[in-house]
Amino acid sequence: MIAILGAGKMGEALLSGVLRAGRKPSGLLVTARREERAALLRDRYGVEVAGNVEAAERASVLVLAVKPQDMAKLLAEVGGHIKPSTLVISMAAGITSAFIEERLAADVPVVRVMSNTPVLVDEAMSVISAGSHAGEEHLKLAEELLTPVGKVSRIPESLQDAATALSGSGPAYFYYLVEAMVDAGILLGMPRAAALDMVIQSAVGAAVMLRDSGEHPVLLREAVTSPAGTTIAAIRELERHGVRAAVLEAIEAARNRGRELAGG
Ligand SMILES: NC(=O)C1=CN([C@@H]2O[C@H](COP(=O)(O)OP(=O)(O)OC[C@H]3O[C@@H](n4cnc5c(N)ncnc54)[C@H](O)[C@@H]3O)[C@@H](O)[C@H]2O)C=CC1
Ligand SMILES: O=C(O)[C@@H]1CCC=N1
Repeated sequence: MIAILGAGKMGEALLSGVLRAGRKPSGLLVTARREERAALLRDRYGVEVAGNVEAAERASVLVLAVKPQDMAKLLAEVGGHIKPSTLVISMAAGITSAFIEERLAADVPVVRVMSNTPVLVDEAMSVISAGSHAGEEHLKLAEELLTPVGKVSRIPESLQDAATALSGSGPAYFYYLVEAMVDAGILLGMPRAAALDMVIQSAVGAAVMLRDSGEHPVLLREAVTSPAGTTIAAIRELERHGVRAAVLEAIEAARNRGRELAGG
């Protein structure tokens, strides 16, 4: 039985993904803080809903999908009810495997994962690392669960906060850039719908080229940047405004915020 504790945005996205991948609803159990949320998930997906303690006791794979700030409270509730044979998978930003292990009664294997919202379209980036009682078999189990919803890679846990800043939050940076580009279209007199269409298709085209061409991003950008042309005029402004430095600092700030989260 796979149980998802705190099935909010990410928990539901994972739930829908594993169902799309062919798992039976009868093998899935979810919990939610609010009654109506639990009922909605049961009706929408045909999965069982239960309380946290019951779910923790019955699960062979237990996914913790609450916000980092809610993790200590949740572990205080379920920590004594998780069997050593259960694999615990935490999706929470900033929460270390040690934080979880300290709050469990037994030596339970814990795998920490940082995924992102493209789980919803089977294009997630999920980055996993093993806690101190987790081995190869547990990482494999986590990969089995996550591979149907996107790409999975392993990293040392010391880099998890950096991964959170890069790929966990990553989609938000691209959406932010899209918003700004659409605003630029509006500034130049473009209807909003047309601007959005152009920007989205440019983003999709660029993403597919980045993924499939095998070319370095610098070469792909150079191919767009003609001598004395339009692109270099824009790049000059991006450089003048320190956009590259802003990106470095923004992602470092996200990493630092991740480090703070376990402390509440
Ligand atoms: N939103 C994102 O893009 C990403 C979020 N994450 C991580 O995933 C986790 C979940 O984030 P979201 O899904 O965005 O948050 P969310 O707020 O949508 O979902 C969390 C859910 O947990 C429920 N909950 C809280 N305490 C509970 C308890 N004691 N028992 C049962 N349910 C409880 C809440 O009611 C809520 O529905 C977070 O730890 C976050 O750091 C990771 C990667 C990306
Ligand atoms: O902003 C956050 O804290 C979460 C973690 C990664 C993406 N969203």
